Amino acid sequence: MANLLQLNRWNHRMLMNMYNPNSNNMRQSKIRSKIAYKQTPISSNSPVMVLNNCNIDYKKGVKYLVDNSKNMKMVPLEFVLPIPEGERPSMAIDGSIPVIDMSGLNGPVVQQRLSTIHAISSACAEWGFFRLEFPQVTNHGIKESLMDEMVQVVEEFFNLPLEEKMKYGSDDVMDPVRYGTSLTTTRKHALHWRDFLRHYGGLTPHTYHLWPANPPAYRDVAKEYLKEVWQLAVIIFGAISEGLGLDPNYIESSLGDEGTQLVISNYYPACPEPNKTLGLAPHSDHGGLTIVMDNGIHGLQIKHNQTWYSVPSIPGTFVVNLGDFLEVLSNGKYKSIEHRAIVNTEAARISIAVGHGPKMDAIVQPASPLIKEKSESKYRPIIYKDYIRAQQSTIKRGKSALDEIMNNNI
Ligand SMILES: O=C(O)CCC(=O)C(=O)O
Ligand SMILES: [Fe+2]
Repeated sequence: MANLLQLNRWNHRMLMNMYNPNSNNMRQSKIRSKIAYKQTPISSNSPVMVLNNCNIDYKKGVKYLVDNSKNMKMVPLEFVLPIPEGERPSMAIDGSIPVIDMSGLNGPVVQQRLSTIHAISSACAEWGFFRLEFPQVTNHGIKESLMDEMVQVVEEFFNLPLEEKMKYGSDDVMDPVRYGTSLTTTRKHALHWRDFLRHYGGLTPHTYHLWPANPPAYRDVAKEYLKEVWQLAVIIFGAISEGLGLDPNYIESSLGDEGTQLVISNYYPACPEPNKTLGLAPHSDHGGLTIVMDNGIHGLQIKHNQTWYSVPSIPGTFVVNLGDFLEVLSNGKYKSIEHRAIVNTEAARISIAVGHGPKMDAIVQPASPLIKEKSESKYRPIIYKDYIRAQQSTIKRGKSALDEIMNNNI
């Protein structure tokens, strides 16, 4: 019963915030400190790859490359990735992916709520991924018009002149605001067909003043969108906590006073040879939950039982990825999902992925109520920011960073 009340309180909070434009998420209201961050510029001695047929510095991004190479018929060699024959993007299947009807969590019927929690728990254990369905569109509290506006300002950002975007260019994964291309680890690797903008949301010490100043509506729209997405994440964290047999606010509290919210907007231009490259290599996300939407062009693929599945793009809806933090917290009961982004010949795809994880100096380890003895823990404890650095700098992909902190791999 206590659990029920708690969840209803969250729902209430979400609804209050939804209808009151002046209200602030409780967490956000705690955040007052304005920390001045120093932006790390892209190092001038970082490798500059000049693409054979276009003579373009790849650091300028794939969009710039495509916009300045009319009638490109082939993918430049630097972007050709060693994709195993059986894993070519076009070979992914359209299978049935778990769908969660969120109205079950909001409703007054206890049985319906419990069966929704059970459905979320099964999806987390078997897939680490689910689509959210909202029979009455407003159920998730995020208006479709706000989702559209967010896609719009992100698109306008990527359409800005290069000099404007490069003001946010950075190679340091810890910089609070970063524009970049490919994977932009400092290691040399084949390039990916993707430009990105990523920055913290409103929960970490406030970085709002560092977000892109252009397009002019960007900051306001992103702030509103990220606030709403955080509230949705809290509801899902609550259901997941309950599904694990934990207190409903266990995961939310384990994020620390100021959990980390990170928004990654990806721009994947149309590509002449989509079977030869990828927008994003196979990876799992480092945080707890990533809530993703796109501009109606599909391109997300997930790996389940060694098979790649195409995720349909349905306007006005979200998909949810479980990240490594939750796999570790659940001591392996739930799985983070390996996923990748493919590209297509027809249209540019924009995806907006919002990750929710613990504060940077949190220790990532299994939830103590889930293990009776230390030896039952399947993962070595690690500081969240060290894990992010390790994951982002590895040239191995898939879930290799997570494998490295599994106890049996020491
Ligand atoms: O483009 C997508 O749908 C996925 C993006 C993604 O996986 C990420 O940004 O981590
Ligand atoms: Fe991802």
